[in-house]
Amino acid sequence: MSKKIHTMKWDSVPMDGFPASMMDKLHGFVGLEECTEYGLDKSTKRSKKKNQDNSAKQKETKPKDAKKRKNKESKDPQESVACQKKKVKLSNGFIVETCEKEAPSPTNKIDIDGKLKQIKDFSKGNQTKLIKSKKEINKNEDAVITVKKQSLCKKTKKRKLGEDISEVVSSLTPEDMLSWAEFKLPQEIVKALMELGFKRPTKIQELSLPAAVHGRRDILGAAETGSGKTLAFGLPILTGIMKLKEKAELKGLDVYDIPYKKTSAKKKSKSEVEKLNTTKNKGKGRGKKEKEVKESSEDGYSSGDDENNEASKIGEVLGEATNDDFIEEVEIPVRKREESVDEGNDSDEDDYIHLSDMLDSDDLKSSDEEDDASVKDDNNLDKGNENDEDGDVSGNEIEMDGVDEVDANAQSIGCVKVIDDVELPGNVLYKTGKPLYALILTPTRELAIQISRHLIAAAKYTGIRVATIVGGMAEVKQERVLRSGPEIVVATPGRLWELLNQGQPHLQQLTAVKFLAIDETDRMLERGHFEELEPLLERLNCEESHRSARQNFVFSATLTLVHDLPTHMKGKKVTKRGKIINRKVNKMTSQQKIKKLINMIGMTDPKVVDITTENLGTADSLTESRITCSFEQKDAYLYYILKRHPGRTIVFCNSIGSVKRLAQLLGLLKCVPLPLHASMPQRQRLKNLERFRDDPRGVLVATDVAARGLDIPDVDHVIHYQVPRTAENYVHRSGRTARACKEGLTILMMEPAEAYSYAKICRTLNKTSELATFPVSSHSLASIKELVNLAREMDGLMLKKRRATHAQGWRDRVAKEMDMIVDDDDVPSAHMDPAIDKALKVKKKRLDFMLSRPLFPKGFSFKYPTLNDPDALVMPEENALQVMKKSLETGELKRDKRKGKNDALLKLEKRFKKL
Ligand SMILES: Nc1ncnc2c1ncn2[C@@H]1O[C@H](COP(=O)(O)OP(=O)(O)OP(=O)(O)O)[C@@H](O)[C@H]1O
Repeated sequence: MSKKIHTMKWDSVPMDGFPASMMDKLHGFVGLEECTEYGLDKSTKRSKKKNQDNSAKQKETKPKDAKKRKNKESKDPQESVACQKKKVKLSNGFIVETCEKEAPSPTNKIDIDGKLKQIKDFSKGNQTKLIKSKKEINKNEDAVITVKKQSLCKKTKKRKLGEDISEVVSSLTPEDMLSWAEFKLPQEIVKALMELGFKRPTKIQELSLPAAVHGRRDILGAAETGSGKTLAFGLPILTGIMKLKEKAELKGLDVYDIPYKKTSAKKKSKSEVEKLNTTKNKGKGRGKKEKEVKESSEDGYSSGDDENNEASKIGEVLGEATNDDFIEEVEIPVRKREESVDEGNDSDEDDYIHLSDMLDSDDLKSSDEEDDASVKDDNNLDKGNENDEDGDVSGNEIEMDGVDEVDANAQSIGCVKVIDDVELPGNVLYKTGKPLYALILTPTRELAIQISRHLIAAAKYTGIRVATIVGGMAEVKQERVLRSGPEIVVATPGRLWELLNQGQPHLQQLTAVKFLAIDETDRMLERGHFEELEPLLERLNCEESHRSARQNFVFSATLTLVHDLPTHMKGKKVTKRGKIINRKVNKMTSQQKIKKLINMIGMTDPKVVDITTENLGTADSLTESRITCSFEQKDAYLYYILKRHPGRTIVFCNSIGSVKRLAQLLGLLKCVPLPLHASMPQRQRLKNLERFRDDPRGVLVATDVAARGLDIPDVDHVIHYQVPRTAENYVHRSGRTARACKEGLTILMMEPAEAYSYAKICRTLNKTSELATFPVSSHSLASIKELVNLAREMDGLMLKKRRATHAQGWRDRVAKEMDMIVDDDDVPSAHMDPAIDKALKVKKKRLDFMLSRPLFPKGFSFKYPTLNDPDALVMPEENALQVMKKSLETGELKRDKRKGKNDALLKLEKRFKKL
């Protein structure tokens, strides 16, 4: 800056919502000022000569410029007033106010960095006071956030899955971000959070971050669906990587040798304390000290500054290095990085492909062929439980793509040579000079892509790169991304295992990752679902020093959910010899389940953050209901809900076969369904998800492949077309709506044969009463049934035709191969039956006619069968959630009325008895 700072113009920044009473309490903090005049900087960048040449010109234009600037300055306040006018819903459900202004002004940009730094510096010195003030501010704050859209958002750019998170840029100011100050996150991350409009951490983030960031402890987190668990592990990982990088840079150390996790030292000191205690067994003071350490370890803060004081006290006693910064204090063999390695890697930087590039259509196109090869046999489709990782890649495609991609130099990273198809011993660490810091494992491809995008948005200013390694997409591109050495890999187990075993160099550093996160852990570790996970964990844990230095994160909404024992394991058992024995198998407790997970993953001293309420994983803002009907009527009820209560709806089925049938049927009924299941090509899967996200009345018909983790904004309804097989599935399916404090409705459709599964789910989820019945107009159902039956008949005929065509094709192929001539009269063929085509034509005509008529004539009044409410007036379309809420309210009123009547009767009876 050419101009001296004190000669510049500084204006004070109003601290809205900052209580004046707090000002004097915050030691040394007077207020914030912003520099409002720094426009002359531009000229300093130009060369002196140019300046001289242009000086005359500048003199001429100066008054004009100054006038312009003045105008701009005078305009700004007006603009900022206009900014707060339009209300908009954020992708995460928050209601915000938009600003018409398109791009953030340079003033804003400069201010943001400066103010964030001020807040960071300020927070360092006044940590405890700031926390206090933050809490006060939070109390007074309005929930409405002012947001402005970036010019980018206004362009009609085609968004990809998970991009919603970064599409709206908020106009939160650094002062709004005080809630984050106590976590001491790097300012680059806070800046990204500010842009995302995340004013304060969610509850799970608030409880996990201290222990994870400051305590550097393993975290085992259970919180309701849609509560922000991704960033609860994402933020500590990003912060940890930044700290490690900084430290390695500062000390010229090899990152592999820098321990990050604190528990190893703490554990050591703890065990030492225990040893001392047991040998002396008298020192009461020591016992107290141990208690202090234990208590402090509960809270991450104490693991930060306060705890370190405690820890250092014990360290002094034990003569051990435990201090403020663990990284600095622990003595490790210093190994300087080899220059050649760095040089060799620099060129890879250009090669780096961002995730968004990875999902280009050509990438997905090539993956289609892979998927086609991996499509399961129709006979297997009804199995329902889908492991997404099967049959990902066709060998041909890799070879073909490889011709373009592979060249001798590109195949190597620095001094490390790529070795293909070699099973490498798990405990050998191949250092590439570009360390792999973190691995995040997810059960589905879509979830991996979504998590990557969340992390990329949060890591926007950190320079940390994220790669997604999933099946169903071109392997070659993923290898190229890995060659550039991304710090974080988000993967599904199948493709990761494949690339690891092919000797992919970057992945050979897997054993030494500093951070491991397993999202939807309970699902991932279910026996028989992800066979690659067990060897992967073995590989990750094979070296004790690496295992204990790794920080682990395990998260799920149903982490602590436990099931009843199956009936065959309960009660008494009669042996072959006729002896009756009492079984001693007990139901697993939540604690036991957690312990099992800890052992399987190799965690040490994790902090368990379980904030699942009595709803056991489902959000408080979720309204649950059910419809009981016969198997035959389910389609009619579903169609009724979709037509009468339109909105973004996910219909979950238990099998791929059901999804296909339903998609076909709803297609005939002009509902434009979007199917999603594991045997679809990956490209189609992502496309359908994106189309669903973009259509406020979209209908996604999916298997449980879409049940976990998917964060699609504004899903209004979740319909369980079939009762889910487990309580976990019920929780996760239902969790696709009512996310991030938004409201949502779930309807469970149950036929009599499913009553047992329903009862089991209610029992596992500790439901004290049955789900309330969703009100349906029986009158309107009659015409709908006729319509749906017609569509079903058509569907049956079409299936017959398809099968016949398929059989015909097969017969012709075999005949051709065998050089045979087959007489058509010999084999009866359905597709040749003209009656089918004729019947189809007639039915289609009738269906089209019926569909052209209004289903629910306006103004028609009816009585809800369950409510018996004569005032219920039907509108052609109604909000299902409101209808259900009304039903619940009136239902309760009636119950209260009945109860009131009974009470009055009882009182009367008592009085009569007294008389
Ligand atoms: N601090 C925050 N403030 C506001 N919104 C947030 C915050 N953190 C996360 N979100 C938003 O909340 C939504 C849900 O987050 P996320 O997908 O992490 O939930 P989850 O708990 O992992 O859900 P599930 O259990 O279904 O996987 C996302 O849209 C995310 O952008």
